[in-house]
Amino acid sequence: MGDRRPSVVLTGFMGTGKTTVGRVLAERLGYEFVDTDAIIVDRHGPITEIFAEHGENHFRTLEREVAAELAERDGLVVSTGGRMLVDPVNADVFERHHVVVALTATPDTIFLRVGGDRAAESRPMFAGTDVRSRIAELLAERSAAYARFHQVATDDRWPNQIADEIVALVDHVTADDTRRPT
Ligand SMILES: Nc1ncnc2c1ncn2[C@@H]1O[C@H](COP(=O)(O)OP(=O)(O)O)[C@@H](O)[C@H]1O
Ligand SMILES: O=C(O)C1=C[C@@H](OP(=O)(O)O)[C@@H](O)[C@H](O)C1
Ligand SMILES: [Mg+2]
Repeated sequence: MGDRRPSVVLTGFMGTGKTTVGRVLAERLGYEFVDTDAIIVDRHGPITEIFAEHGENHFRTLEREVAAELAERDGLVVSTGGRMLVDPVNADVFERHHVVVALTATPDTIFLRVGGDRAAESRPMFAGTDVRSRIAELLAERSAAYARFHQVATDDRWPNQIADEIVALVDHVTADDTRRPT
């Protein structure tokens, strides 16, 4: 990858810690931190309102716009929303020039980290559902999509330990790339 500083893009299910770990990782690497949900909220208002007023598909369109825009830039740590890279268009756009890492966690950890049963009121993907069943259902739908990326487990580990593992992984992956003939 020469003198480029490919961005590091974090994906994974809600509650795997993308936003939390992304901040620590950006600090470690000296990269700018961006969170795709925060960008969408800045531009278009709260995610719950986007879902309520315009529907999920509209939110997914906004995600595609942000993915295309951020993929043009290097030297970022990009924490994505949990479904952004399940969309193969977004996955391709980032994988072309950047390193994508999927954070993983067990359903029990995810349940606790999304706020337990209260997620049915606070998060649009859980609105009015049984949160544990919905986590199982969405994981079943999405796991194959996350599996295409490098995986880092987050259960029972602090964000700084997870960030350290990602730094080592990124070093390894980018070193491999510079050895590859162009
Ligand atoms: N490694 C971790 N250990 C303990 N709690 C964590 C960890 N990573 C994230 N959390 C907590 O879980 C919740 C969801 O984290 P967040 O970073 O918003 O996840 P995501 O962006 O993947 O949805 C937050 O309350 C956060 O403090
Ligand atoms: O997985 C999803 O469908 C979503 C995950 C959220 O981001 P986090 O994964 O950062 O919580 C946010 O983009 C939106 O509520 C939808
Ligand atoms: Mg997040």
